[in-house]
Amino acid sequence: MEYEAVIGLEVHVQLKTQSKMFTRAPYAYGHEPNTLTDPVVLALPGVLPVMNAEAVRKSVALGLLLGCEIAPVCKWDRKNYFYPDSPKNYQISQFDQPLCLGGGVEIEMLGASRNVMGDHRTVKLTRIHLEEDVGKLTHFANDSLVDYNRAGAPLCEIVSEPDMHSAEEVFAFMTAIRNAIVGAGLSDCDMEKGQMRCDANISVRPVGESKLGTKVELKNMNSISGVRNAVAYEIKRQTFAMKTGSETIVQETRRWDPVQQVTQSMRMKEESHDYRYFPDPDLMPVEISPEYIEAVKAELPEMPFDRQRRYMEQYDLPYTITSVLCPDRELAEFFEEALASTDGKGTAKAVANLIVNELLRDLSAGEGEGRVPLSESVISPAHIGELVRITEEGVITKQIGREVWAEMSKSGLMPSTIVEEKGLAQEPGGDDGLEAIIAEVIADPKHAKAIGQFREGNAKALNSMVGPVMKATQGKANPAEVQKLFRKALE
Ligand SMILES: Nc1ncnc2c1ncn2[C@@H]1O[C@H](COP(=O)(O)OP(=O)(O)OP(=O)(O)O)[C@@H](O)[C@H]1O
Ligand SMILES: [Mg+2]
Ligand SMILES: [Mg+2]
Repeated sequence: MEYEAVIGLEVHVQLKTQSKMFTRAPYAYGHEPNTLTDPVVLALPGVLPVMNAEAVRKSVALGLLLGCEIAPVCKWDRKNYFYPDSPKNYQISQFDQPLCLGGGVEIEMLGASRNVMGDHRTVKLTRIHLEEDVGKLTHFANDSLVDYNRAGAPLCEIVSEPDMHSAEEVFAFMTAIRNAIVGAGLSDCDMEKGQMRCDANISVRPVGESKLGTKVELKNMNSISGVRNAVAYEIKRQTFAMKTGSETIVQETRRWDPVQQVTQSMRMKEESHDYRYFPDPDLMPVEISPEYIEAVKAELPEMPFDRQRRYMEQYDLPYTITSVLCPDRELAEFFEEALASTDGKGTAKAVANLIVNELLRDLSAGEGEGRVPLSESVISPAHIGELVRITEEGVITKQIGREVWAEMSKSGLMPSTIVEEKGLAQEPGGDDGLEAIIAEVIADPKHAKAIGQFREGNAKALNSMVGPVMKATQGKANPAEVQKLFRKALE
């Protein structure tokens, strides 16, 4: 019998706000443990929560980005449980009236090769609700440490329908929402910092069966590829168990062990009624007006795949280049700024090529810690725009362009300044000096064979003679001009 996997994800995303969800305590990463707390976070007696309006606005933005319906009224519920990560023994969340309903995430699967766009489809969402994050526990052999710095941080939970069927789809889904959320400035989605976390629910069933199988929930993946690997492993484990009857799949929570690359049982899954949800009596329901929704909508950025389709159409850029530029809004805007600064004299292709091939290579030259973020790049959009402009205007050749690039990455000087200071501007065509150099190259017996071939009608034979001219002029000659002068001299 053939089996298929069914996967639904719960993705938690911390929203980038100044303060926490229900109090003024700051929300930030990387501080001394337990320094970002206050009586509300610590649930001291007598405190009351006050809702963070910016967190609601960012959640509405997230819902609109992902095509959700925004509920006109949503409310806050207490999710009760006893665990040291929450000092008040409940988490404020949303149970039966979440902020956002439905929606979907456009994903792209791998194409047949690197330069071919893959298939696109939309993965359905169930809901997005807003809640508060809990503290972080670090376990040791005999004891555990607790840090409440992230407790109370605004946290969106994006719940998908059981609408994915492979580890690759899960990878594409995570990538797509991260790109959209980072691009909209709603979160930095750094999984290593816990800003984006994912629980993957997986079941397997015979192909053709419409009823869902018993689901296993996976936790503890701290990168998008970690999620993909964990899901791939779990699909294999469950499929093998179903096919061979080696074990019975039970509803449970399993932990991904990134070192051994296996999932391990953590605990049996509690049913939702164990949480004894009830409306939080300290918080009012939230009403969201159509005007508010329109105002948030007006500020939404273009979605990455929409931008990519536009770049391919408007700028005629190849898929490979757009698939580097478009997922990263900062990079895409860098490109648009550079293109604008060519004053209409540069092509999008030339600008995009410099960014994708030269700039990104330079920035990532120092692996890991040595990587330079785009925001700290010495080379600005204006540098690239000007370099493209003076190259296309014929002030310098492409070869000199490379020299200018190396120089401006070091000094940060503008290309035209470098060209002027170093006297790199191209010799005007038909220059006597150039003709003399060409005559010399022709006279060199080394080139007798190439000249013979050229005279027999092989135009390409000239190519081997262009190099020495470029060398003699230190790259300042225009190769097309050199070819022309050779032809004139030989014909
Ligand atoms: N049989 C199944 N196989 C695969 N995925 C499933 C199955 N049943 C439900 N899911 C998925 O599991 C997820 C359930 O998430 P939800 O937040 O609704 O409940 P929960 O996991 O019980 O709650 P909690 O937030 O406490 O973890 C959804 O993404 C849903 O699509
Ligand atoms: Mg959930
Ligand atoms: Mg869950």
